[in-house]
Amino acid sequence: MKTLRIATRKSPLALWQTEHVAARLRALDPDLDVQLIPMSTRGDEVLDRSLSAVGGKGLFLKELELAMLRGDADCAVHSLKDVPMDLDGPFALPAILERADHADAFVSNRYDGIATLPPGARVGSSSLRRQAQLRALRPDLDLVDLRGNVNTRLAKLDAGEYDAILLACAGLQRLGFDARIRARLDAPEWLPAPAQGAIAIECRDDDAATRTLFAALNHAPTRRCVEAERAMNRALHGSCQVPVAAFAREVEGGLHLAGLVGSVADGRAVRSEAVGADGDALGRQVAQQLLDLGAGEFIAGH
Ligand SMILES: NCc1[nH]cc(CCC(=O)O)c1CC(=O)O
Repeated sequence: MKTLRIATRKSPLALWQTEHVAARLRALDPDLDVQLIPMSTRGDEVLDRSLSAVGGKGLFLKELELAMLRGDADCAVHSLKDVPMDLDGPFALPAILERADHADAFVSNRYDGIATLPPGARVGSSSLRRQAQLRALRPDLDLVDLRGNVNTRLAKLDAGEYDAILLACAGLQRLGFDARIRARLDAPEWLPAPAQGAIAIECRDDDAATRTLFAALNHAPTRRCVEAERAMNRALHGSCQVPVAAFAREVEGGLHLAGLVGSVADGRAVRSEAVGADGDALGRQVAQQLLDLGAGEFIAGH
């Protein structure tokens, strides 16, 4: 019997996503022995500082990548939005699963949306992208950093620390918290993180057997869309430090991509969009349009 060892973070959402991938693999090949290797990453351990202050995205991957290099794991499962635009090392993404709900969620025990929050309401979010878009809509709100996994954040809301919090719909739905979504924050008014809602498999570049195994789980339309979003982010030198949002969908003639770069400091934001056949070129085009509209000022400020 062939064994496949999947490295995963230990948060409930990460474990759900990895179990989901394991179940899909077992359905493809009932003889495959799929094992989970739960690991802790620096992104999970450092909870007292904001992610952008600790050093950004690669934090959730490093320990899992080291396990693959040591030969202790064959692959890792990630939320693609937490994966850096350029992988740091000899790794590949052999599969990107069909995207779940891409939208953000407004979660509150008292209010039904951003518009009905009282002046000065306290809103928790760890993401500069969410903070910037909130700032643009409601300059009066008190935006507070909120770290921790999805369950922890909901518990902090319920303890009364916030009037509302913003999370990804996909994470809430996967963990069975659909009922907590008071409003979906969606395009074109509100844009998600590049690749939000998509799960990616990572493995060693030279591991042909694992790459072949996962080819069947790849969802080509999702990959095309998230490649456009990530190409835009890459062209903007995107990182946790700058609020960048992007959403692509398939349309007649290829893909439609909408992008946003914001400023948390003063609520300014620039938006742009385009349609194109090639995701990579489209991403670079929308990035250039954003820069032409002045996005560089927000990016250079960091
Ligand atoms: N940064 C944490 C993270 N990474 C992926 C998701 C949600 C699931 C997804 O985007 O597929 C979340 C939680 C959140 O933003 O609320």
